[in-house]
Amino acid sequence: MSIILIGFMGAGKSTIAKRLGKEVVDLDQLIELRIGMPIADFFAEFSELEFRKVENEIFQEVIEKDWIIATGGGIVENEKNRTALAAHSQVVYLTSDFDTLWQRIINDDLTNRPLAQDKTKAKDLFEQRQKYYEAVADLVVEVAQKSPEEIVAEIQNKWRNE
Ligand SMILES: Nc1ncnc2c1ncn2[C@@H]1O[C@H](COP(=O)(O)OP(=O)(O)OP(=O)(O)O)[C@@H](O)[C@H]1O
Ligand SMILES: O=C(O)C1=C[C@@H](O)[C@@H](O)[C@H](O)C1
Ligand SMILES: [Mg+2]
Repeated sequence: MSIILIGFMGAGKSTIAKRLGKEVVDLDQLIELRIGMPIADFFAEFSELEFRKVENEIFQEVIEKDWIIATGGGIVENEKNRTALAAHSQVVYLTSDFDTLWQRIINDDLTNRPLAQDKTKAKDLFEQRQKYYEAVADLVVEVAQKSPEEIVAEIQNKWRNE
């Protein structure tokens, strides 16, 4: 069964997924391939609502496969995605305090994350989403102050012992 990584922007979903296994899909990358443009451009041209529809379609496709899935930070915005995540039994929530995530986000290329253009708005989103991430998670991993190797080991340890 696939392992699905969820969590806010900057939590390390893409980074950790790549280290967890060979068959990895990064939902944001797959979406960009399908829409033929950067996600930020799609937001500007078509709206967030249209993005959420595409994200849901592609997520439903990949959840059927036995892959490691790095989701986008907003996967829990869509109720259908929340239902699918709740029904799945290997969902890992990478969690952290907001300031650590914000520091990582601003160290990256800011133009890649349309919903991280303003710190106050991003913090509001972060707070609104906590309950959704927590509700669907089978494993919660605190990621601040940990190396990717430590996080990967924690996840592998959990599924190995079951
Ligand atoms: N454990 C970690 N310690 C330090 N830096 C990290 C760690 N994990 C990821 N990073 C760095 O934080 C940044 C964000 O990581 P990443 O892109 O993997 O996050 P994400 O959860 O996939 O974000 P998004 O939801 O926007 O796709 C990257 O620059 C990455 O190198
Ligand atoms: O947190 C979000 O809503 C998003 C996070 C990114 O991974 C992308 O999926 C997109 O920029 C939206
Ligand atoms: Mg990512």
